[in-house]
Amino acid sequence: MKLKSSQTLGEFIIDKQADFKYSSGELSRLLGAIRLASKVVNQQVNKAGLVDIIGAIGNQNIQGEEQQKLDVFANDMFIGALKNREVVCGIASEENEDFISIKSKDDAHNSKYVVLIDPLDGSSNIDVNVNVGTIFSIYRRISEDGPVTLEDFLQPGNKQVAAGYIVYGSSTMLVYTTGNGVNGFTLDPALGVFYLSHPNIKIPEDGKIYSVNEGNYLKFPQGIKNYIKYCQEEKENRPYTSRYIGSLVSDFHRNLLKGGIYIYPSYSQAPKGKLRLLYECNPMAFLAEQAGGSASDGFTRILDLNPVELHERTPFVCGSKKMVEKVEKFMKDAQEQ
Ligand SMILES: O=P(O)(O)OC[C@H]1O[C@](O)(COP(=O)(O)O)[C@@H](O)[C@@H]1O
Ligand SMILES: [Mg+2]
Ligand SMILES: [Mg+2]
Repeated sequence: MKLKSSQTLGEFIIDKQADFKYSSGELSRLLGAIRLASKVVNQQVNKAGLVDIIGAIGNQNIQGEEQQKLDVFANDMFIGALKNREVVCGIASEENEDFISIKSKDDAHNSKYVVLIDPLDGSSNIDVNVNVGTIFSIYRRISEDGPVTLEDFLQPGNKQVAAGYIVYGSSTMLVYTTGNGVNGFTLDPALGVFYLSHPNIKIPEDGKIYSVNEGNYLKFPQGIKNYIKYCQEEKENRPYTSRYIGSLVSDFHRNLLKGGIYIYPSYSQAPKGKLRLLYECNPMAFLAEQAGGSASDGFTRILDLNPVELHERTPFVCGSKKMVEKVEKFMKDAQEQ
């Protein structure tokens, strides 16, 4: 069987380095560290039932969620790979309350990048063999030098240098952007090499798939309820198809390739919704926009939101441009009523 493309992720990263005039290769090495850690995590995910990596570890993370063993394993792998390669001066993770400041071997803090990461996305699906993922977001630090500060992490999403995710599914894919379009790479498990399989991904402008946890329907804002009813109407090219995997990475990935919308709204018990702005919504919003789609909190562009806390949450509406616009219209109309 002939490979679709023989360009590897490593080669692609180096080729794309030329896009950045003053590139020092640091971002390429950073992406290389993420590539390496994703392969190690992929191996554990693939044999999750065989090794002692299933189930809770017995702690709660800063979100008050039961930490899964694979959450902690993935967290250690990504932080370890980034730290050992001295390609970042700071890391913030869903699994760590505070950000980590990283010194290089000569005790300096001279790396210019900070990384925010959701090491294992879709934790509720780990034990039941459903796709899970990893999400990452990269910024250039804004403080001059010395140890990183909180402000280096609390930058609006429109300042991201790069973002991406890995989906550990029937095949394992790494999808990322550096602000010049979105490209997808599939892992050849036999060789342990990512190959370019989805060049220059464009999300369809409109779609017929909606992803939302309808179990919370009664608690949703009126605008979202009205939109869900709109999706279910027998009219024009509706009803749409409801698909909800329960792993943001997987629901987003399907919609990216086929067209569709993912919604995690606010609801009565969670006025800011569930998803975290810095390491879930900002990176997905950057990818969506780079692929021709869009993302908002129902009113404001996600990438223009100004974060004030490391683990803050936001309502999230993301996917095909026309579908996001429709939701925003329903939200606005409901607010004016
Ligand atoms: O079970 P719910 O409330 O629908 O939430 C599912 C959502 O929560 C998440 O699992 C949150 O991410 P984590 O697993 O990284 O905490 C998303 O991946 C997913 O879309
Ligand atoms: Mg997550
Ligand atoms: Mg997670």
